Amino acid sequence: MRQLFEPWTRMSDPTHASAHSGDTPLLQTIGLTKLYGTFLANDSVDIEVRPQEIHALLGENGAGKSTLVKTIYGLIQPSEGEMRWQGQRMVLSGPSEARARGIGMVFQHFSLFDNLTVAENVALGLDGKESFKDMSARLEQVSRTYGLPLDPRREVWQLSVGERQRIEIVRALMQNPKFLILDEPTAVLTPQEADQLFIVLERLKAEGRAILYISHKLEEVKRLCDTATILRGGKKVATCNPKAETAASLARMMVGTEIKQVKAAATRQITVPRLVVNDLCLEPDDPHGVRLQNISLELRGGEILGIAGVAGNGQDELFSALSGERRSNDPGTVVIEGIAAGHLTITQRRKLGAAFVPEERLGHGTAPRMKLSENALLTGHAASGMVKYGFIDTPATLATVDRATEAFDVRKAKRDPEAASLSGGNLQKFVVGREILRKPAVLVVSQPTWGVDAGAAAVIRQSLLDLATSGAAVLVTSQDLDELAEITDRIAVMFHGRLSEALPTAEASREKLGLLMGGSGLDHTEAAHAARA
Ligand SMILES: Nc1ncnc2c1ncn2[C@@H]1O[C@H](COP(=O)(O)OP(=O)(O)OP(=O)(O)O)[C@@H](O)[C@H]1O
Repeated sequence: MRQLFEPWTRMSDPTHASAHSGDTPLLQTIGLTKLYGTFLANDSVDIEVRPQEIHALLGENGAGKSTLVKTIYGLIQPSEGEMRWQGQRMVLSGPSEARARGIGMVFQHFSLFDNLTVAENVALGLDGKESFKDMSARLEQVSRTYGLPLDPRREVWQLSVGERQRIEIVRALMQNPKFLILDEPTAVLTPQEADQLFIVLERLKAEGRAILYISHKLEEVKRLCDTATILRGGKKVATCNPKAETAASLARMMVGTEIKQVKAAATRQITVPRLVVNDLCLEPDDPHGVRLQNISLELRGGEILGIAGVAGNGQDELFSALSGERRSNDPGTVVIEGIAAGHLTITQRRKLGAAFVPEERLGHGTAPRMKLSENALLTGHAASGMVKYGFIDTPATLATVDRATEAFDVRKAKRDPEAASLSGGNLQKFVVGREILRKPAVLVVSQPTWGVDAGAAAVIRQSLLDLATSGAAVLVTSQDLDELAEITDRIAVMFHGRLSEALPTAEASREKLGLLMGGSGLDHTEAAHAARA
């Protein structure tokens, strides 16, 4: 029988070490340059990655990190310069050639088909040389071996972001890569999920593989990575040992200046209830979804309420119920600005003064192939005067793009590009900026700084604080407990479709929140039920 999975342990086997012995990097780029039109996304970048190394690639949004790794993965062709693999010149005509050499990649934006199962998605990314049955067995085996549990039979659209990422990682591991690129893998993971991932990465390193790791979380880079290469404006500005740096010194190298501290206003006036949820119960619209059970909350003007929780505990369902993507038969379950809105559409809720920023910026937050101005129109037409007498006011849509660009420092190659051409963090700044500039009375935002660099995250967090100071009610769902601690007044935890009492943030320690995230706030019957589920 074919071996299910062959770890790349041979690296430590002296009989196989010759190709990598001495000081030859596994992968090297020399003067790698990428031009988009006249825009220099990578400017003569030299980087060396060795076996058994976790190498961080750092830089602010738009610095050129994704461009560099896409070139290494064969997705784009360099304009100049060369790549070497195990000391030999490497030219890649596409990702399949990269994979054949042992280069794997886990993308920041998932490339999964929602209506296919986990196993079907994995099968699509492999070379198809084994039967579906063998592949499914190997999938279960690899996910078990690395502690990344997956049910191969579940359809992807039912899965949380954390679970989707697990598929991408397992799919990459099933190709037994020597060199694995991870683009912001912990951006939407809980601390526990991130810890689990670090164990996996340490193990891959011990097996002799090299990892190129893009992250904006500098503390985790210090903890995990052996080397860091820092890009700024497409150029390499430094290679260093991140363990010998501080998060602040790494950030300074990335940005070139000090990062501003986020500051809450000394006094914030807490006013009327602007968003009230009354005993909201909602059956899932798929058999594996999470049932929302008796959710109640009251959020007043001037307040920021955080919702913490492990992905897949009903946060998406709650977002859908609040935004109107899922409507309730009982109008009183969601009250916006004093008006029963549970039965209203998303557009009608926007007209009441609500704004929504979903977790997935590409596809949900924006239509990838539409220009930014068209995307501004999609959410802004309800309440921002972009449509006059039935006609689109194009200058008004462009003005919205310009205002978001300026206020949120959105970096892009031209005035009104397609959403998909923006780097991840810049697109997030645009999506959040677009909604905040509408001056909503209520903002419901999911994972506001997913994939956003330290400088831009500070801008976004500050803008949420300022929005609350100006009187709005802000509901933030985030898996980043540090983020919630920094900006919220109260924090509640979602677990199995229920929402805990909100704790004042000052009293919500990581330990307390961690326990609630694991379900310990439930009564005995519920906890037993949860444990069985
Ligand atoms: N297809 C494209 N056409 C034009 N410009 C592009 C294209 N892809 C990327 N760019 C530009 O190249 C620059 C570098 O983008 P890249 O995605 O590599 O940045 P990044 O460092 O990965 O950013 P982030 O941290 O936000 O993901 C950005 O300014 C981006 O707008």
